[in-house]
Amino acid sequence: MDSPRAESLVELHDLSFGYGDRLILDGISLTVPRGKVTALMGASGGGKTTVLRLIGGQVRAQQGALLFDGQDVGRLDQAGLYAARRRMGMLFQFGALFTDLSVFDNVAFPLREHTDLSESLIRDVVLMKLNAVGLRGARDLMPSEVSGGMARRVALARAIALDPELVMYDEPFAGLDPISLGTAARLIRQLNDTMGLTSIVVSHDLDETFHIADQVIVLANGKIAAQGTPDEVRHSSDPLVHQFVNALPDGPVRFHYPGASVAQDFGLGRGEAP
Ligand SMILES: Nc1ncnc2c1ncn2[C@@H]1O[C@H](COP(=O)(O)OP(=O)(O)OP(=O)(O)O)[C@@H](O)[C@H]1O
Repeated sequence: MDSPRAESLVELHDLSFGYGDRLILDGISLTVPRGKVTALMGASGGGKTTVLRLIGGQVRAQQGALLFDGQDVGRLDQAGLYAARRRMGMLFQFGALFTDLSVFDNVAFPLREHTDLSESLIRDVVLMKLNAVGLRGARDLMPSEVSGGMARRVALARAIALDPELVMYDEPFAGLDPISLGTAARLIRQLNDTMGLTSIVVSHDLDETFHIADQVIVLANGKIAAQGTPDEVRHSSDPLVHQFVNALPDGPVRFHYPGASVAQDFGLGRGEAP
């Protein structure tokens, strides 16, 4: 049996974080198991991206601890943080490729920036990564010549260029057509398994995300509303989670912004002024 420390790559312990006075995460605890795909879901503004920024050390929690492979990211100095970030790959929504660099050079970029590998080794690594995302043949194209789905896969190849242990995806499916979306989702799962990665996927796309995740965490109102396998979360009796997984317009999260009642606003009912 592995020790508990070896089983999870990321751990949040009673972590609270706010922007100024505004509390975003309120004493949350969660674990991201090694080798698994964890989906981070919840309503917009619930703090999902903030969790990724805390893991990457871009922001620090005001309370609690965030451990990456046993190290408290919030307490790392600059050099420690830099070393930890080298072990993480991040893929943000629209992958932002460098438009003046070819597909090949986009993937080669982090290798040229952060390693002393020779150009011939860089070539091998780049072609391996492009092969993993099915785009070895597209190496000479410019970003303007590839589709949105292909661009996302190039960005993915770039995110894994340095062989990270953890890959964080922030809404990787946004704006993709259903076929590209399915391809991207399968790729995330496949790369996770073949490269021995640990993946965190922030996504609003319930079906695809539930399909590829081992663990689903739903954030709501600064807390964890649900944490479990996709099946467990799908069948949760918690009203908030139920509203979320069934995409219901009304429930604990109200459709109407709080305000005066309809009767008050339209002067209806007992003796109210028109
Ligand atoms: N730099 C910032 N300064 C102040 N408030 C911020 C900042 N970044 C995010 N917020 C606020 O923190 C809250 C959580 O944001 P976050 O981006 O983590 O949510 P999210 O769950 O990822 O949302 P979405 O699904 O819409 O991307 C939001 O209300 C947002 O407005």
